[in-house]
Amino acid sequence: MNEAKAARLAGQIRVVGAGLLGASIGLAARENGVDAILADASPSQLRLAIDYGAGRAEREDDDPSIVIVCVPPDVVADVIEAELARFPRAVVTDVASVKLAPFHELQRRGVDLVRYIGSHPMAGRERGGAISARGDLFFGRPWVICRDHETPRDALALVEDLALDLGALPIEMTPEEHDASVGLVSHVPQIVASTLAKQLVDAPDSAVRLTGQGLRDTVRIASSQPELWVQILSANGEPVVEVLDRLVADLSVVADALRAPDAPGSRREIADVIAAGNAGVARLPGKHGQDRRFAQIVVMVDDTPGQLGRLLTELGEIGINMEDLRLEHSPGAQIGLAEIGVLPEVQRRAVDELEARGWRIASV
Ligand SMILES: NC(=O)c1ccc[n+]([C@@H]2O[C@H](COP(=O)([O-])OP(=O)(O)OC[C@H]3O[C@@H](n4cnc5c(N)ncnc54)[C@H](O)[C@@H]3O)[C@@H](O)[C@H]2O)c1
Ligand SMILES: O=C(O)C(=O)C[C@]1(C(=O)O)C=C[C@@H](O)C=C1
Repeated sequence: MNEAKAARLAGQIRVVGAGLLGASIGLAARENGVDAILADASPSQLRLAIDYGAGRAEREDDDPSIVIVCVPPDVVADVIEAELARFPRAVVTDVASVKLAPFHELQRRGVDLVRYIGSHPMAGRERGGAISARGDLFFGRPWVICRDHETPRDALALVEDLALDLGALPIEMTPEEHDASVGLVSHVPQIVASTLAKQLVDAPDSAVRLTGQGLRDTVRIASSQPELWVQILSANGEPVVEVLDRLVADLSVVADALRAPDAPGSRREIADVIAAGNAGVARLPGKHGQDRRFAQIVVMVDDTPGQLGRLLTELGEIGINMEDLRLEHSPGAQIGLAEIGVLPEVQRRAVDELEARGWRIASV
């Protein structure tokens, strides 16, 4: 284990569901010196997560201050109910991607929910299981916390401390606000990526071979697990359908315009959609969006060992701080493109100095 950092949470935390989310929480908590207890319905998943260093198996005398339920949405209400009963002094939270359906189910069962606070870290990966877990998964990501007026202050503080200890940014929302928001920013993107990637299934090899970075950027999450997503989407149908209806209308506008591109107004309809997309993407926060604070330099990098390392070293030598880095490389290609984000005021000097050292600049 790494040397413990100063953490807000201390003592024991219990994580139920030791897959991607659960094992990632366990890894991050252990790096902070916290005693992470893992449980899973699958003994081999549990063993795997323990082998990866995400925590230890439960013991009779466990007394966690917080239980984090990281199981699939279909069973999240069952597990929350069981954990509230088993650990009467613990605060119970969950990380399910939908918040309203489990909450309503627990209310319907008459479960006392004073010690339950739903939450959802906006971080994940397209692959599940402890094998894909990472301790830095939550770093810099929003972590939604859904409390209500009955939530005790100290219970809320525990969930906030969990998010902060894992490097995330706690954001309070109602379950309704949460589900509507993630319908737009997470659930519809999954459907769009999957349906677009589906078009590739029967495409000729000659077309697929031409794939550049545009398609890859758009379809990464199409590799997500169908079993998980069918649960997420069917638990958030209404907000998702609202966005899908608007999307279908926009797609129809473009398709109609393209059927008659020379008709009056067609080109404008197409341009308006692309321009509205520019405005939408400009609203994305932080480095994960398109950050307009940085200027781009695209450097051509030979596909030979050590080239990228040399580029990064030389940037350091000429005193350029790299703010962002993206690599574009097609299998079999002799050359890759390193897209580097730098502060605009150093862009010109960086280009000149890199060219002087023999680097080929593809674009600025
Ligand atoms: N995958 C993501 O990107 C992501 C991101 C944020 C939140 N979430 C949410 O996190 C939760 C877990 O997703 P994941 O990606 O970690 O899935 P996962 O499949 O990697 O892990 C889920 C684990 O839960 C275990 N499990 C299933 N039923 C159980 C039960 N009744 N009791 C105990 N353990 C049980 C499984 O054996 C598995 O190990 C889901 O509710 C999901 O909506 C996922
Ligand atoms: O980045 C990914 O791979 C994700 O799947 C992350 C993502 C998202 O849409 O942002 C997916 C579902 C979760 O509920 C939360 C996060």
